[in-house]
Amino acid sequence: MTEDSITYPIMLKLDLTHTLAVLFFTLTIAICARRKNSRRLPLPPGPRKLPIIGNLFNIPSKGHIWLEYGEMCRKHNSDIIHLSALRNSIIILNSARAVGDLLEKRSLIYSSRPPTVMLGELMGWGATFIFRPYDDEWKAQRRILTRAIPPTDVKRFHPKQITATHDLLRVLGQSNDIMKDLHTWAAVFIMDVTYGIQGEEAVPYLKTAIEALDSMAIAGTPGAFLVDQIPLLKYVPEWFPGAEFKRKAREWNLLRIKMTEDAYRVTKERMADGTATPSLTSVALEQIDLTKDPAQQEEQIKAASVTAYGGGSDTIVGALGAFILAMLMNPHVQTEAQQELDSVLAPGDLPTFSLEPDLPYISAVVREVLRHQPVTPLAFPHLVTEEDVYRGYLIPKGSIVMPNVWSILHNEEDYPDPYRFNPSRFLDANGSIDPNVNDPTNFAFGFGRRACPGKDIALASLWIGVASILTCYRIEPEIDEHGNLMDRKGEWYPGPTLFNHPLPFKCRFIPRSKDVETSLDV
Ligand code: HEM
Repeated sequence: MTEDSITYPIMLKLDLTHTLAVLFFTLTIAICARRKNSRRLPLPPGPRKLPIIGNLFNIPSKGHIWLEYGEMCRKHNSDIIHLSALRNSIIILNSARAVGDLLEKRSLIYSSRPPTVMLGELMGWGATFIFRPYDDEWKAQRRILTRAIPPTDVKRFHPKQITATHDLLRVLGQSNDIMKDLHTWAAVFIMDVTYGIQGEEAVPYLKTAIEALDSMAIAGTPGAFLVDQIPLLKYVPEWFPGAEFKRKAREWNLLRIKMTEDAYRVTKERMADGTATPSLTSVALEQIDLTKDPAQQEEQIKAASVTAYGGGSDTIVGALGAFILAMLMNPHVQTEAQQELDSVLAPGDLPTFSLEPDLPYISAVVREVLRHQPVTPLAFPHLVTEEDVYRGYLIPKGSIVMPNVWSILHNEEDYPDPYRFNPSRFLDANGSIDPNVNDPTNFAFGFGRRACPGKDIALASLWIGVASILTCYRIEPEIDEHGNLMDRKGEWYPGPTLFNHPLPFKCRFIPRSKDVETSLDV
């Protein structure tokens, strides 16, 4: 045996140890350097931060907050800005590019939701998947919904949508409260899909749902309640001066419980006595896996159902309300749409989904409604679960990320003269939908893994609603007590809110022909 042959293995061992040590050392340095580096990277621009409270006083908490965020971005000449408020880091994305790069392409880490004390904890909505973090429970609940309402099979719901829309047409002619009638239309349809509760039977559930969803929209608006910035405030007793939010939270939680339990209980009872019609709830209950915890699965079904109901009623109402107001304000658009309908439909006929390819102007009206007054101008806040770097800026882990859909849909480059209601912007020279114009439905329904699972069903409801109302009625100003036509005007819910919808307004629905009245049997 030579010396070499004895020492070689030891050398090898030493070498290996040495190599590993160097590797470990290098890696540690690299990680530290990256951390140090990323710490040295600048945050995106934004208003100047004060010590401790950061931008607490810059965060808009009143009015149409999407306009203020848009203005901040313009002021800082950036489509991505950063604000901080006590423990929160907030990123506003003000362009389609920034939203696409982060919420779509990096959706693995941009798909959670910020925890909210007021809405999630004190009001109890945190268990429903719309507000849940990106976790297994979110996946389980979302799966329940997408199994019952598969985006690939929306045609299944067309007959229900037609029935609900014809019911709406029958009441619009005598309407005293348009927004209430629209709520009934949306609720009747969504109650049927979600719980199998049909027609007039759905109406008693409506009042609770409207109040619960209004409270959700108010409490869900970032910045609306200080307890979201200072969570310790949640321990303040209700009687304490200034603790009004605690009383509100208690009342709003009761509304949530009522909305969640009442319709669910009815569906279960009907399943037990064999009278249930198929619905999201009944189908999911039938599919319960008895080898796993059935009580937990029931809670998931309840949460998924109330989320579908909640997500799908106010939003469609807001959009159809915006459409009616737009028609009141833009009579020439109504005329153009009605000319198209009259050229395709025989007298007395009502639109069907099969006519969609022949009615591009109607489809353009739907797009313009969703663009001109988007229902969810800030979509819903996302939360980034890992530290990230974008265009040289540090995006801190745990930042709340808000896409400014309003700004995206009102940018002059994609939509010249953006404040004008102009469906023709979506048509090419032949009057067909122009594929080169950015489709607002790619933005109006949110982004990445959290994108709205009800998008297709919502678009179908809106399309048939718009086509049917314009076939039957001319929308004209109301007449005042002196017999004069009132101004063509409407106002929008002033906020603070995440939802953009018109305040109740007056108008008349004037039947366009006797034939249609006969078809509807009114
Ligand atoms: C005009 C109608 C609608 C609009 C504008 C709308 C818009 C949105 C938006 C912006 C989001 C948030 C997406 C994100 O976080 O990026 C969302 C989420 C959601 N929407 Fe809709 N939506 C509509 C109709 C519906 C309908 C009809 C349903 C139910 C059938 C529904 C159910 C949901 C649910 C369950 C979520 C939560 C998704 C999640 O967090 O994973 N929505 N919607």
